[in-house]
Amino acid sequence: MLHITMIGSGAIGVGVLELLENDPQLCVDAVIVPEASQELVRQRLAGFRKAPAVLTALPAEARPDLLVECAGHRAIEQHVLPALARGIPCLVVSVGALSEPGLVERLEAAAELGGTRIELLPGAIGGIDALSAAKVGGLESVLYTGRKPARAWLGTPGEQVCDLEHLGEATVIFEGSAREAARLYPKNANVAATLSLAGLGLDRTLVRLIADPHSHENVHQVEASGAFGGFELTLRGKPLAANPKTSALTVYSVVRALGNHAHAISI
Ligand SMILES: NC(=O)C1=CN([C@@H]2O[C@H](COP(=O)(O)OP(=O)(O)OC[C@H]3O[C@@H](n4cnc5c(N)ncnc54)[C@H](O)[C@@H]3O)[C@@H](O)[C@H]2O)C=CC1
Ligand SMILES: O=C([O-])CC(=O)C(=O)O
Repeated sequence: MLHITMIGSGAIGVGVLELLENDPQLCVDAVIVPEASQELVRQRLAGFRKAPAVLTALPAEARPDLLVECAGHRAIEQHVLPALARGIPCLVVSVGALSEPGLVERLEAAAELGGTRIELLPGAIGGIDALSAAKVGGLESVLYTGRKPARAWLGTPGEQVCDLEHLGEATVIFEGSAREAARLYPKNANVAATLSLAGLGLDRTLVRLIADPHSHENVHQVEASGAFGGFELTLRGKPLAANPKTSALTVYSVVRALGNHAHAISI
């Protein structure tokens, strides 16, 4: 039985807890959320058969087998870095946070200090295995296109490009490097950052973001070419009802990764 502590308990976290409730090999003993969310999270988890403890930080004596982050960029700084330094292996979904200059190096240093590892989860995107294998032989180009319902871009600089509430047709709201995409669209930067880290890096991975009033899905497209040949991927992700900016596949990606740590065969 693997004992897990989870950081965050929002759309992804609760989805993961629901799917793990009946897994005899995995147990989420505790969730860590900010003080201000404690009451809401306790209410959310009240219906669970084995409700995890709700904490604000990892206790000094705690030694979970795994720490899984499903919380947000600040949680990496607050919880993941110190846990790595204490030797606790961490799984991370807020991969967009790693676009911040120096954070990858700090995570590597903390993991080295603790003699442990950090695993970046594919989340809402697929094909990361192929892309990172292709990198070994040499990649020439990677283009990522992210298409979401127009309203999913509210509260982003996309608001200055077009009238998102009254959009008639699909509109490109951003074209540039993954680094620039992460700076301007930090809450939508996870897929672009994951593709960059697996492939050509933040400066050479090209990103195009589209607001589409006719779309009800988060559509992720990747075109890559290199010494291996080429691949094109279209992933039409269904949004989670609890947070339409997040694709349901992200929840399944966390459950898969945790299962791979617990089960005899990993795939
Ligand atoms: N890699 C990928 O493909 C994807 C990654 N994500 C990322 O996953 C994260 C979670 O997404 P959702 O569950 O949809 O968000 P959400 O907003 O529904 O839930 C976030 C949860 O984290 C907690 N939280 C916030 N700041 C925290 C902190 N500093 N320490 C501990 N807990 C904290 C909140 O109280 C809440 O329980 C976000 O950072 C999002 O960007 C989301 C979708 C895809
Ligand atoms: O589709 C999703 O779940 C989220 C997404 O685009 C991102 O964070 O890059």
